[in-house]
Amino acid sequence: MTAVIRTEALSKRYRRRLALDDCTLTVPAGRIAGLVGPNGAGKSTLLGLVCGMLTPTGGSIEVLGHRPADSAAQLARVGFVAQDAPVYARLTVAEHLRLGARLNPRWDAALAERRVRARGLDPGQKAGSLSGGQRAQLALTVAAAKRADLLVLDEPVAALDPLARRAFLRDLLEFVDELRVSVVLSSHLLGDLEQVCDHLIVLADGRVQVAGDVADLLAVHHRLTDTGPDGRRPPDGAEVIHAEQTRGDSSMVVRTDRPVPGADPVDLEDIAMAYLTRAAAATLMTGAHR
Ligand SMILES: Nc1ncnc2c1ncn2[C@@H]1O[C@H](COP(=O)(O)OP(=O)(O)OP(=O)(O)O)[C@@H](O)[C@H]1O
Repeated sequence: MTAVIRTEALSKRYRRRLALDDCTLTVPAGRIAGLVGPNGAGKSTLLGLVCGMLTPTGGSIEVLGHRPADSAAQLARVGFVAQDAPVYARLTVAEHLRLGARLNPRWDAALAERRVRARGLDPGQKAGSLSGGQRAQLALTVAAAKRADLLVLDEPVAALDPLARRAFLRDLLEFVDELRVSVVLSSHLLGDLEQVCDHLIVLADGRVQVAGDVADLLAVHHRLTDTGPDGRRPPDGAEVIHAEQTRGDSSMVVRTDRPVPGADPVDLEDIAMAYLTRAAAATLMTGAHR
């Protein structure tokens, strides 16, 4: 399997704070990978390590088969859109494209101009006066026109309203298909990720809670209902990820490779929430501080 990202026991410490801890991951090529986790989980830190803007304090990381930011060629293969889609406020849309062309050896001018037209961006408008959605579109256009092999997007839709978010994600799907680029995308919005991702990484407290292709994760997670004191028990060998009781109803999300007759299917949001809740409970119990 070709991997775009491979980490082994990766960790990152900022002085006394361990932001990423013993993180082992493989993201296969050709995926749109969703990275989810609560505030402070280590998402931006992981993405910073992928782009080579940060260096690990332990373990190893390979991106597209090389150390991140190892060479100019390696830098050209990774496109990054940081949180809040930063742009140069005083430069116009057209000037962003000219700058992109100067800085990127694989710049695709035709693609950039086509996207600007299709998204209704005015080439003469200063980026500082664009709306949040237009800024996100401009940042994505610059990243796409780099013709990178891997796009790293750190919460690209956080500032957008629901309509703009939907348009942005649809657009992302379209051009990922056209350019055959791999994507890692962080977000707090699980419903949004569900629409576009075919790979999921759940991070909490600096640790990977679960990761894998969405189809594989959906196949091995199940919801059992009526699991109260006299109700159903989890099948032998199944791992209980999270159990809950609401107004007399009880249910649990379990993980097992075996079929579970009578279980309800789960969606991506159920899986992510089950692992995030379990991680939050474990932190509360141990009072863990990194
Ligand atoms: N430059 C830094 N110096 C010290 N600590 C840092 C630094 N950057 C991040 N941290 C800490 O590392 C941890 C992980 O931060 P990170 O920004 O990676 O999380 P995140 O999952 O991206 O959070 P959010 O969803 O809030 O953006 C946090 O506890 C944060 O306070």
